[in-house]
Amino acid sequence: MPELVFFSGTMDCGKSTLALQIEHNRSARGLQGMIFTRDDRAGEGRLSSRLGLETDAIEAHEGFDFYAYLVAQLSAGSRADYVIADEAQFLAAEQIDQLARIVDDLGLDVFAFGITTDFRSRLFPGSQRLVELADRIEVLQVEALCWCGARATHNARTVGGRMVVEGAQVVVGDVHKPAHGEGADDAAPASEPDAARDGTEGGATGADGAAEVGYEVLCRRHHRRRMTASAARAATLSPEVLPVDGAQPTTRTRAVVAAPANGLHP
Ligand SMILES: Nc1ncnc2c1ncn2[C@@H]1O[C@H](COP(=O)(O)OP(=O)(O)O)[C@@H](O)[C@H]1O
Ligand SMILES: Cc1cn([C@H]2C[C@H](O)[C@@H](COP(=O)(O)O)O2)c(=O)[nH]c1=O
Repeated sequence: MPELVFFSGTMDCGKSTLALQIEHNRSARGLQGMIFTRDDRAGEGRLSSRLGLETDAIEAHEGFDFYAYLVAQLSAGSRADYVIADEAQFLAAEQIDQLARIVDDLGLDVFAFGITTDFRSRLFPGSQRLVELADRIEVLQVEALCWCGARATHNARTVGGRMVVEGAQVVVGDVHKPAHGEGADDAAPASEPDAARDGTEGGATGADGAAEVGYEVLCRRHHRRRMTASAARAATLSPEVLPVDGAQPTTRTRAVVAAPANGLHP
């Protein structure tokens, strides 16, 4: 039975790599896929993985009709044995309905890949519809990790190095690239930095002086506390701890202040 499968996870957990592997294995057996994406970091009409692999893809713009496109292609004599849709979180709900119709009416497997929630922990419309319609939801096996070592389940957005919780839902960008094992505040420039600048208080800036937008994957605990790797490091090192009867903070009081209220986990 053909299926609509939603491969979901955080940013940087290997979704695009898996999409490329599925494409590779099937095309190696003579099958023909139709590959779609939207707003990949590598540019229009590309599906790219951080492992360095890339392939051509059909850019599914706003208003693009997947079902009509497949029907037109098949009617014109093109072959399609399966469909891959990367960055599916960016698709509209009706486009996900079209993907489901491709499964039901054209009998093709559809493999959709996308992050489930945005930087505010809210479902993207495309992901919400996939959760509603998919025959199967697969969570990627390779765990993306929070800086604390726990499984990363949430995506944080940073502007100028600081985590923000307001701004446009869609801002194409990348996760931080820590240098030499240290969390770096600077991130790859995003394509619409103005849209997400709300809430910035300074920090890393790009060549044009604009605050740079980046992403970092976190566990829920640290997403809730807005504690990115650099914020955690700053809290641990900061001499600006709560004053205790005007006394200078000791190493011990610093450590206590850096710990969370429940004292269990940094
Ligand atoms: N230099 C590297 N060596 C090994 N694995 C890497 C390297 N760089 C990235 N990866 C792997 O690639 C994954 C990101 O793959 P990608 O398909 O781009 O993710 P996604 O599409 O989910 O954002 C990382 O979680 C990591 O497992
Ligand atoms: C959390 C979040 C992410 N995005 C963007 C950033 C990237 O361009 C993609 C995710 O790509 P990946 O291959 O899964 O790393 O989504 C966004 O626009 N808004 C967000 O809230």
